Amino acid sequence: MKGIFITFEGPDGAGKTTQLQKLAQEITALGYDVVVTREPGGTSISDRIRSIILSPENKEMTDQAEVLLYAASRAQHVHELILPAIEAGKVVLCDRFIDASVAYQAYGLGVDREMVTSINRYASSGLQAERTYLLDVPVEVSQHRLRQRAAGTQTELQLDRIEQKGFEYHSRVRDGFHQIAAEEPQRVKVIDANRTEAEIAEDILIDCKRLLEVHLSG
Ligand SMILES: Nc1ncnc2c1ncn2[C@@H]1O[C@H](COP(=O)(O)OP(=O)(O)O)[C@@H](O)[C@H]1O
Ligand SMILES: Cc1cn([C@H]2C[C@H](O)[C@@H](COP(=O)(O)OP(=O)(O)O)O2)c(=O)[nH]c1=O
Repeated sequence: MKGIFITFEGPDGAGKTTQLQKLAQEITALGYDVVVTREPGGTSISDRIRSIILSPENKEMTDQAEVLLYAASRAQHVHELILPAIEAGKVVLCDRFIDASVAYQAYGLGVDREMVTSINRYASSGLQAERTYLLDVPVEVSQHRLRQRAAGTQTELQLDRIEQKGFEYHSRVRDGFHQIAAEEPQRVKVIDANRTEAEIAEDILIDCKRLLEVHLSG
């Protein structure tokens, strides 16, 4: 039996990492073989590209370079880690994937959406998630959570290059995610993430258990 690929999307600070970890624990306890990974990152090469993309020092990065670096990081991640894990029957939970490039680079930056999609189709050899949990929160809430996460560390310095962009940019990103969800309602489940961690986790677990049962029986 082949594995399955599930992604988490949403604005920075929506609670993706928190929910992904919770789901991983729950379904591991149910006996599934789970791999947790993230983008940009997941492999040594991809992590090195991540640090170039997110470094607050790289303010001169062009939009073209940004699109291609995310795609390059993804190409390595898909072929080195994700596809072999799916082939080995694992449940792969990934923090962000191509939807993030569409939302952030196409809707956020204004890069042509078809261009972003076709570059990423090549990078991923057409891989798509079977289920995507879109954690949806108003921009004010996600930005507040980000500030809270940074507090007590090195304050603002802890925000990466993308997180430091303004309110308007993050509003366009949120609109982009809504557009993707409207186009693909079967794959993308919009989760109201402006609730307690436990409430959000319960919704995701119910859906994911059903998905895994159908997948195993099919
Ligand atoms: N449902 C929630 N309600 C309030 N705070 C939350 C919730 N989920 C996560 N957080 C907090 O918000 C911050 C961002 O969460 P995180 O999971 O890192 O988000 P993301 O991975 O989407 O950037 C963290 O400090 C986390 O503890
Ligand atoms: C995968 C991906 C991420 N990003 C951005 C979203 C985030 O601001 C940043 C890093 O992602 P991530 O580490 O998931 O940030 P967070 O956990 O704070 O949500 O990269 C893109 O702009 N395009 C992409 O294709």
